[in-house]
Amino acid sequence: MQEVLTNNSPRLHENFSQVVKSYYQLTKPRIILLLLITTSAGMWMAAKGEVDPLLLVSTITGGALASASANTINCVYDSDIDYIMERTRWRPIPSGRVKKRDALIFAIALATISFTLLTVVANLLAALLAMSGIVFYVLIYTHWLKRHSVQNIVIGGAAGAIPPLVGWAAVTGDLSWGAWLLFGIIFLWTPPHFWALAMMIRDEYEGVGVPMLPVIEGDEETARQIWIYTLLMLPATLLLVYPLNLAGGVYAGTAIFLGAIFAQKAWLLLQTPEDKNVARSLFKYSILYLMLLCAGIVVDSLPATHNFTTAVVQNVHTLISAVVM
Ligand code: HEM
Ligand SMILES: CC(C)=CCC/C(C)=C/CC/C(C)=C/COP(=O)(O)OP(=O)(O)O
Repeated sequence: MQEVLTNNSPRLHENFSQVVKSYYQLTKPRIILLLLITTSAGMWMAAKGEVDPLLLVSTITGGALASASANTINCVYDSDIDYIMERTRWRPIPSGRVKKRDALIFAIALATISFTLLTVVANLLAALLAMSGIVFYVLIYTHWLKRHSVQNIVIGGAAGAIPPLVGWAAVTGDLSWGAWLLFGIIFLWTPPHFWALAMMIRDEYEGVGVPMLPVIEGDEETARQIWIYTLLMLPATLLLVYPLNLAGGVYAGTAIFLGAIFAQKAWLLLQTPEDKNVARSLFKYSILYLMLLCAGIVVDSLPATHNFTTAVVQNVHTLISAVVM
């Protein structure tokens, strides 16, 4: 008996960690990380750099649980096409590691905990926004648009732009222009982010009949539309500085520098739309871009940054006055 237990326990442990790993994979954790970074940017900007740590941790946790729920339901709904596509065949449902029914129960549990946590620690608006993110992503994008419209990710992309609204609402209890501008920036960022990837794996989408833009309109038109969205997104990032006056010089410098690289990559893709390496480079950069832009928002919003830039401006002003006198 002793021997049986000793032999079985490592396997039991191994099985348990495999199950945990499978459920973790269902939530698409790497995407959640960036969604949380945008949530945090919304919180720091709304709180002008002074966020209550308990509220920050709870909102991030609630947001992560809501996004995990949305991604899990997407995995359940799309398991038929995920089974066919090379990129997604290994996912827990198509590979037979998790049953659809169990995944759905898991998703409902995640959404329930998220709603409760956000309502109790933040407020009802933040909780309702997080739930609307799940509903929008599942019903509007996954169910309605993904397989039926070439504009699927343009309209569906609104779901991915909701997290900063959750963050903002958690801090202030309402949504002001700043919150909607962050929403707009991510809304405009999504087409270049996703279409660059879709250009790389166009054949896979074509194989499963998903009407992504490169499948329907080809690489040249996709590169043209990526360029248009890039040209709309870059000035939008600066509206936070003027006229909204919600961000200062540190953010402005970051947005201009990062935006110039974004524009350069999108321009190169416009010149060479067939080159998958250029598309890959833009896709990867789009992720780094949004991370660093959000980092710029956070750093810019800190009171220490504000004091530092004010001191620099005052010293430069004094120096110029002394030279001119
Ligand atoms: C409708 C909107 C969007 C679509 C259709 C889309 C689609 C995709 C796809 C298909 C991938 C590849 C995932 C994989 O290989 O398994 C991806 C990667 C990624 N997406 Fe998006 N995305 C969207 C919006 C967003 C948003 C709003 C964010 C975060 C703010 C985001 C963050 C990421 C990240 C971080 C990755 C890289 C994940 C990794 O390293 O594997 N995406 N996206
Ligand atoms: C506030 C809140 C909870 C918002 C939800 C935001 C959310 C989960 C956005 C996800 C965006 C995304 C990665 C779409 C890809 O879906 P896909 O089906 O095209 O990707 P796939 O082909 O990799 O499955």
